[in-house]
Amino acid sequence: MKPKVIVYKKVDLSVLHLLREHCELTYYEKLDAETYPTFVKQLHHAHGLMGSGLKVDKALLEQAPHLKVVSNISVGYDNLDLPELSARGIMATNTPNVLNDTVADTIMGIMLAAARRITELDRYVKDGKWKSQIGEKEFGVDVHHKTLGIIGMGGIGASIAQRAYFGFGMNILYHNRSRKPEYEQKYSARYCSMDELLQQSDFVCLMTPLTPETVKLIGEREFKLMKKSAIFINGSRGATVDEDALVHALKNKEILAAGLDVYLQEPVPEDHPLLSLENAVTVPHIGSATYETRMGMAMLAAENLISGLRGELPPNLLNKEFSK
Ligand SMILES: NC(=O)C1=CN([C@@H]2O[C@H](COP(=O)(O)OP(=O)(O)OC[C@H]3O[C@@H](n4cnc5c(N)ncnc54)[C@H](OP(=O)(O)O)[C@@H]3O)[C@@H](O)[C@H]2O)C=CC1
Ligand SMILES: O=CC(=O)O
Repeated sequence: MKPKVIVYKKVDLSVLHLLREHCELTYYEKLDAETYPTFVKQLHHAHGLMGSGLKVDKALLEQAPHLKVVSNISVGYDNLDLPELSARGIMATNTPNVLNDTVADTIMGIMLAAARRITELDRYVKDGKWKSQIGEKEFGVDVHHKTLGIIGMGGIGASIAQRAYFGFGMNILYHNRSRKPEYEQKYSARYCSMDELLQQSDFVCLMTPLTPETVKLIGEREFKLMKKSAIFINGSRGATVDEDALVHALKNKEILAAGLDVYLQEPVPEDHPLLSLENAVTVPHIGSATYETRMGMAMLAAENLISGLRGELPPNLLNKEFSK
C-alpha cells in the first residue's frame, strides 16, 4: 500500500507526478479557513506532509498519529517544533542550497533599491513628480566598494558575499557563531564581533535562521551602533529584528535606510508604520520566488519526503537524532 501524503502548497505538475508514483496524494494549493478543517481530518491518516509555513507543533502533531515525515519546501524551519517531531520519531527535512543564488540576487536587488532609492523614485516618476532635471534631492549613495557586513554567513550569506565581492568590489565583514575560513579565503571576508560589524559596515545584511538565540537580534542598541549612513537589509525572518526599534531608527535618521523582505507578521498589515516610510524598501518575502527556484525547492522537498517514507535517511534530514 502506498503511503498517504498531504501537500498543502501549490507545486509544479511534475512534482505531483513524482509524488503520485510513490504515494497516495491529497493536494491543496493552499490552506485557508475553508480547506483547513478537511486538511486536519486527513492529517489523522497521513504518513507524510509537504509544504511551507504551516506551524507544525505539538497541537498539530496530536492530530497526526501516523506521520513519519514532514518535508518543508523552504530552507528556514522555524515553523517546525523539531524537538517535538524528534520525540515522536517523525523526520523533518528542508531545502537548502538550491535557493542560495536566487535569494542572493534578491538581496542585491533590495540593497541597490535602498541605496539608489529605486522604488521611491519609481513612484516619483509614476506620480508625475518628475518636472525638471533631477538634483541632490534625488541622489542616493554608492554600493560599489563599500563595506558589507553579513550576519549569518551560511549558504545564502556566502552567495551574497560572492556577488558583493566580485561584482561590486565590496569589502566583506561577517559574523557567525563560528568562523568560516573558506569564505575568508574566497571573498577576503573578515570575521568580527557583531558590534564591530555594526560599527564598520555601510550595509548590514541579516541572514541568520530564526532561533531562540536570534529573536530580536537587531534592536535599539544595534541600530544605535550602526553608522548614520548605514543601510540595513533583512532577508532572514521578521522576528530577528525589533520592528519598533527599526521604525524608530528609520524615522529618526539613526540609519539611512532599510531593505526588507521579511516581517514579524506576513502579509504585513496595511497600516504598519514601515509602509509609510520613504526610506524603507519593502518587498513581500520574495527571496526565493522565481519559477525555476521554487520548482527546484519543491522537487527537492518531494525527494526528501519519498526517501524518508521509504525508511531511508533523506538528503536534507534536520533531526540530528536520526543520523546517529
Ligand atoms: N527571505 C527569504 O525568502 C528567505 C529567507 N531565508 C532565511 O535565511 C536563513 C538562512 O538560510 P541559509 O543561509 O540557507 O542557512 P545556513 O544554515 O546555511 O546559514 C545560516 C548562518 O547563520 C549563522 N547563525 C546561526 N545562528 C546564529 C547566531 N545566533 N548568530 C550569528 N550567526 C548565526 C550560521 O553560522 P553559525 O552556526 O556558525 O552561527 C550559518 O552560517 C533561513 O533560515 C531563513 O530564515 C532563507 C531563504 C529565503
Ligand atoms: O523563506 C524562505 C525559506 O526558504 O526559508
